[in-house]
Amino acid sequence: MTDSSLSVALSELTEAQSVAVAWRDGPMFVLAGPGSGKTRVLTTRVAKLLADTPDRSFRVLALTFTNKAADEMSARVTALVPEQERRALIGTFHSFCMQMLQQHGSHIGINPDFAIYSLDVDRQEILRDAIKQAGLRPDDVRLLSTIDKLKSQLIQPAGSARYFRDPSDGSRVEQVYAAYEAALTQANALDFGSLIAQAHRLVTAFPGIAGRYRKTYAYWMFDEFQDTTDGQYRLIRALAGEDFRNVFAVADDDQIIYQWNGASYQQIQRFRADFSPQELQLPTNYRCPPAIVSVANRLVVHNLQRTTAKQPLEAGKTSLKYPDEQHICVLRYSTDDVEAASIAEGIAKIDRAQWGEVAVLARTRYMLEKLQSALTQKQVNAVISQRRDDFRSPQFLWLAAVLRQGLRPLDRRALEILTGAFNRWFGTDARVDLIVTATELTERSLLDEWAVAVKAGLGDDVNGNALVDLAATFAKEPARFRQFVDAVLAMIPAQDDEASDIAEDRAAWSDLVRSIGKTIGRDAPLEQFLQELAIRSKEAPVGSNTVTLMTIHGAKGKEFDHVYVVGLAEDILPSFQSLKAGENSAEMEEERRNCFVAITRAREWLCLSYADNYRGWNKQPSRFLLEMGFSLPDQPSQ
Ligand SMILES: Nc1ncnc2c1ncn2[C@@H]1O[C@H](COP(=O)(O)OP(=O)(O)OP(=O)(O)O)[C@@H](O)[C@H]1O
Repeated sequence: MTDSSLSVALSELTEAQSVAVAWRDGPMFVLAGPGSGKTRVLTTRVAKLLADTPDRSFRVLALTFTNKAADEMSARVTALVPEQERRALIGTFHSFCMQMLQQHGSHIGINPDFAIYSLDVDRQEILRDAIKQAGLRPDDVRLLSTIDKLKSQLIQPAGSARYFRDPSDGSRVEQVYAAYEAALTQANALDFGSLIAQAHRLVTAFPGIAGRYRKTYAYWMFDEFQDTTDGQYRLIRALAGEDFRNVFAVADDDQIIYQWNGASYQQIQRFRADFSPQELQLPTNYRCPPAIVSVANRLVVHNLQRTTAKQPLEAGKTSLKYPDEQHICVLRYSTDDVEAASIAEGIAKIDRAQWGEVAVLARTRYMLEKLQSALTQKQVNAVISQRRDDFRSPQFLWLAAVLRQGLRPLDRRALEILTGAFNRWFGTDARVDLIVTATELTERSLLDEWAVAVKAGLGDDVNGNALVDLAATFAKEPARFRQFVDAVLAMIPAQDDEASDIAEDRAAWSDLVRSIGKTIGRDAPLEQFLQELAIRSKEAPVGSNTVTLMTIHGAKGKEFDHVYVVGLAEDILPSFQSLKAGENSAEMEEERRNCFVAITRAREWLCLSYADNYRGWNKQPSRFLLEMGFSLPDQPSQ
């Protein structure tokens, strides 16, 4: 596309969207409902800022919630202003902090080739060792989630005891937290929480670095601002200092659904208080048919914690596939099993070519698993789509662990993973403890010693031996890792079954390599490749004829032609915990927002369902159905 693509994109904006896109200097807060074109506004604004300043060297920073969303935004900006796209840094908070620490982390003792521990098992392992070495209680490993909470509020180990009512609890946590951080430092590793916390530490300790960022990135944009955590917000504040004003945040206070993770209406209020932004509302919804817009409005007005002057959603979609009365249905069933079977039967009747445009959303994973087996019985392809922190097949687990071992020859955790994966793949029985002991005697590297151990069990297996040789060659020249990867990929058996772990991992791998290549270039060194790999989900892209099953949290920012929301019963949506917290509790309001997010994913058709009985317990229909104004069926349909 060319410069005229931007003109076309600009001409397609509504008046309100155009005002947001044309906003130049100063703080702006765009309060926008679901389907109001937030993504369109952000990408067009990035493109316009760049196109308007072709001879300027400043860059634009745009942060969003997931790497997928960032990839999509990047692709759209590239299409609009191909020659200027390199002046945009589009990523997530975590990827932005990762880059900041690669470039400047050495000021606070972080080497740029740090490892990222994204897996809880790895983190527990490191904590277990740290606890052992410090002579603390082995069961203190369960304090990891407490440590995460402290870290998300940017509380450092020293002095963390004072945040606990019981001084002995506090001092125990402080010791464990300190031991954990020391172990991470020793391993030159960071976890997700550290990325934000250390970036914050960096810019507060070295304000000059924050100043450089303000100069380089003259305009900042934040998508999904409602889900910013306390730590992320404080990082923005520290980076902005007292004078930086070009902050443009897009948010919907009716879509705060990550409260458990630190998101809060408070962050929106803090932004208003700290930056005094100009405010703009985008209430027109271009995604959903009017009937859905109207029930969404009826539902969300029951929440009190939202912007007082928030305008209700307006229906802006003009071309509709079905007559108005057929855009929503409400179904009642006798049990969860019958609900799953009947919804699956309904989906099986939809033309197979459209299955990729069908989503089933649920509050928890339990109903999704039921749906998946019901759909499988009807021969409908369906996947539970959710973030995956690691590969599943031994082949790809081995490949990733060998890369990690090549970069960090002393990394014992990498040795454990590659040994276990290879044993599963080839039926060998190499033992990590024996390999480690052998290295002490022979002074060979862990990987070389693993090769000796595993070859003894491989016999004349040609593929197995060839892979071991490839790994040994790679370990001598880790910089040539791309050749190693290509050679291994060629030896991983192809699979006919698309749902097999190997086929899914292969699809995920090629998607990851493409996305990482776009972010850091195709010649980036191994350490950067592994850092990018660590922060990304290893989930395979959903196939085109496949129904997507996801939790409501996972569906944020997505849209589908046909949306089924199942399990609309008290105790489920709203959850048991929110019922316990009470009618007007923050928890209940969050559940209502969950329901609001779920129903506003539908482009054409919405089916809401509930059963009288889940897991053997009788349940009442969800209060949200009544709040939306539905009259409920007298009898279950089956
Ligand atoms: N001006 C417009 N005219 C017609 N359609 C539009 C317009 N703006 C956005 N849309 C369409 O509305 C839908 C929603 O847009 P988008 O994905 O940007 O929404 P969003 O505001 O990010 O939603 P959510 O908050 O639910 O993630 C898309 O299909 C988009 O193409």
